[in-house]
This record gives sequence, C-alpha cells and structure tokens, in this order.
Amino acid sequence: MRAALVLETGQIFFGEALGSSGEAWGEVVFNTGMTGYQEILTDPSYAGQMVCMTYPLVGNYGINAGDNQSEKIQVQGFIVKEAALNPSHWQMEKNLSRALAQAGVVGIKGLDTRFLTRLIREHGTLKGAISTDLAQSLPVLARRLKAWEPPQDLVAQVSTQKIFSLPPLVPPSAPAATVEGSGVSSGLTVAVESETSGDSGASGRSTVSRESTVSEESTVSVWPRLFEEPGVSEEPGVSEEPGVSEEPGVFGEPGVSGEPGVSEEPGVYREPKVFGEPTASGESALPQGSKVPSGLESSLGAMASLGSEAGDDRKAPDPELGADPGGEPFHVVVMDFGIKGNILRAMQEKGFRLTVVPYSTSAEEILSFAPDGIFLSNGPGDPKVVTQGIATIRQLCGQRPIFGICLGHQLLTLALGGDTYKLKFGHRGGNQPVQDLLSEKVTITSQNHGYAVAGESLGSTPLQVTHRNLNDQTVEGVRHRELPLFSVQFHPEAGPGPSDSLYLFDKFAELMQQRRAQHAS
Ligand SMILES: NC(=O)CC[C@H](N)C(=O)O
Repeated sequence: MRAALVLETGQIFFGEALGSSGEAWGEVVFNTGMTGYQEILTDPSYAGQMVCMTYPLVGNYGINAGDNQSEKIQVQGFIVKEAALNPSHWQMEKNLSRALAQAGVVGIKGLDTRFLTRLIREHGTLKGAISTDLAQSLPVLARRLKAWEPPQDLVAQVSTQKIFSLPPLVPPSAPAATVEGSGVSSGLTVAVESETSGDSGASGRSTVSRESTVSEESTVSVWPRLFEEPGVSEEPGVSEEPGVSEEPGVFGEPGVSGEPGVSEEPGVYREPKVFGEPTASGESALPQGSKVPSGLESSLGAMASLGSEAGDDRKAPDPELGADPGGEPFHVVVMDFGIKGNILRAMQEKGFRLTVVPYSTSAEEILSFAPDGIFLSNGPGDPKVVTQGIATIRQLCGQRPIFGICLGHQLLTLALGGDTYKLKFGHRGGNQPVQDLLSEKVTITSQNHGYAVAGESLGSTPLQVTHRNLNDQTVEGVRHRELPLFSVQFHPEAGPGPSDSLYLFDKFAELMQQRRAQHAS
C-alpha cells in the first residue's frame, strides 16, 4: 500500500505503508541510532512525535518481549528507509511491521530518510502527517497541518495512573527478592499499591496505602509482553507483505495524490517536491556531503541490555551503594512524567527499592512514603507546560536528595528559577559527547530531547552547570550549589545507547547515604 509523509511546509515524500493504514499527525524528529528501534518506539518521551530513523535499515532483529520501555508503542508515527523483511534474532517474536500494525501505529518506509533529516536540520523540527489516504488533496493536508496546534497534555497521557512498587534486582544466582513478603521476584514485576482516581488532580485521589500494606497486594507485570496475540502464529522471517515490491527506488512517484505540485499558498508549496527519485544505479539521490552517523555505541549498549535481559551479565546490587551498611535498600520515590523502563531497571540494579507515583502526586503524599530520595523522570513535550509538577518539585527541594533525568532535569531547573527553550531540531541518538565539567571526563551518551536548559538563565539561581554537550555546548547537567540536588539532560541508563554514565546512579546513592548518616547522628 502506498503512503505519503506530508510536511507542514508542503513538501511531500511518497513511500510504502509500514504497520497500520490510516493517518497520523505529529512532530517529525530524527534519531541517529543504528539500533534500539524497539526502545525508541516504546519510550514515552516520544509521545506525540513521528520518529525518522537516519540509519537506512531498521527492524533487522525484530521485536522481542524484553526491550520494551513502556507498555505500548508511544510514537505517533515511524519513518524508515528500509524495513527489514527477514529479521532474525533468537529473542525475536515478531517483525517491526506486525508490531506497528497490531499497535495501530502508522508508519512509512522507502523514503530518503537522510534527506528528510537534512530538511529538518535546516528548517528545525516540523509538523508532519503520514497518510495512506492518497485520494485526498495532500497540499490541503499540508495547510491543515500548518494551522494545527499539537496537544500539550502529553505527560498526563503517559504517566502512571497507579502507584506501584518495584523491588531491588538481585543477581540471578541469589534468592529472589521479596517486597515486604509479597513474593515479588526479581525482574520487572510490581506490587500494585493503590489505585488512583485517574484524573489529573491529586485531590480526587484516595489516601494510598503505605509500606505496611504492600505485602497484601498482588503482583503484575510492569510491561506485559507487547502485542500478545494468542492463537496468531508468528512466523519470523516470513514477509507479511507479499506482493510489496522492495526494489530500491520504487518510491517517490508524483501525482498519485490530488495534485501534489499545485500550491494555493505561495511560499509554502510551489514546485513539485518529490524526493527519492531513482537514479540510474537504482540508488536514491543523497545530498552531497551528508554524513552517515556513527552509532556503534548504540549497538554496544543494546547488546549490553540484551545480555542483562538474558540474565547472563546482570549486575548485582552493590551493597555499598544500593543500601546503607545496615542493609536496608534505599527507597526512592519516582515521579513518573513518562518514565522509560530502563531507568527503573538501572535503579533496581543499583539495589534501590522504588515507589513510582503519578506526576500529579502532591509533595506531601510523596514525603509520606518516607523516601531516602526522589527521582524525576524523563517524559514527553515542553517542560514549561508541566506546571503542577514544577510546583511540586519546588516544594520537595531541600526535603530529600533529588536526581532528575531529561524532562526531570528541565523541570528541576524550572522549579529553581531557571529557564528552558526549544532546540532547533533536538538531540536524539546514542553518540552525543558530553563533558562532566567537574572531572573533565567525556562520556558518549544516549539522548532524546527537543528542549534544553538555558545556561544564561542559571546566574540568578542556586544551580551551576555540571555537564556540557561538546557538539553544541548546550547544558547537559546541573547541580544545586548547596543542596543534594542534581540532574542531567542525557540518558545515563542507556537502552538504547552507551552505559558510560551509569555512575550517576552511584552519585544519587551517595547523596542518600549522606542523608541517612546525618539523620542517624
Ligand atoms: N527524554 C525526555 O525526557 C525528553 C524531555 C523533553 N520532552 C524534551 O524533548 O526535551
């Protein structure tokens, strides 16, 4: 089935449908990772966005049960050059196309994703629509897109509605961990602690049960196997799209839709803009000088996470870090703005016990759990619209050690009087170099953000910059000058991406250890 990607500028790319048919609108962003597409698809930070993968072959190891970062595919749309028809991996359960179709997510393949990426780099992030309805007027669709205001309440859509607990992860050889006798085994299982009303305000929430009642709760998988379809046999390696031509260069036919070359709005769409016309060699024309992004780190990171999934290189919790010498695990309350599973896993593997709460939970309720520390998660959208979360974080500052990642970093900065702004096209990939200004050490980091902290806004705040991106000098980390609060813009938990920065979870543990020591004396 043919499909088109229409941009708000009026530019149109033709390709083949991938996944579900239909139409989806969103912000088109690009990710430079060579692997990690499943983690990207299921990362709630991508809610509302259509992700274009710059790497030309996507889907070659299929979709498995272990790499999900949340309970569903979160992207609005998915854009690839070539979708692997015969994926192969021992953990694979289905192919990319099947996973997208089952989730009702619209994708497109067969367009020149590197050229699309160059367009986004020039124009900045663009609104776009993927549609399999080529009978409509695509220029009209482009104009409707231009006038469209994307939804703002993305955090409310992806944050947990239930409070739940996660135990520390134990090495496979050791006895399974239990949460207060609940029998929760190691791995991504939870004790559901209480149900909330599901509305966005904290007021309607019933008083939640505390640690004493955790043992009575049942356990459920945090992320049930995605797209489970009893009775549907998966035949890895068999194309699910018989008859779809995979010849290079068949994409990009003009004129299938309602006059794509005719503009009624001068300046927006004048000439036929059809990308990916075949050349004599059958290769699509790529602008000269375009760099193929390096993504080796990403594939190494993905391999590490797969290894840990298989249980063969899972790190044991370090009793020196995950718990104080008395052995009680550090208890962290996680404010969930759209958390990625690997962040939870990274903290569990440090030996922390986690209580994950909805983003709208009040400071009072968070403190009632008597945590050792508070974690501020990643999440989708513009940090400035998460006003309730910012106000709560402001109240929590100084009460407990706080660590924030990505959206959590932006919210912490806003709570303390700093400012954020939208980047031209964001950082999304697994090879972003970041310098820790305190140690001068450089790590290669995994990133996924479209907004950033304005360094010049920090002068009047108690925050200082601790990390910078060496590509564009943007702020990548801050800390409070006096209080035990710090945050980073990048993703130290990897998955996908390098795990160079896992040490930051140790820093969080050190701050919680110091607080315990102060309170004991
Ligand atoms: N990964 C994230 O937490 C992203 C944060 C924020 N939504 C941004 O795009 O900048």
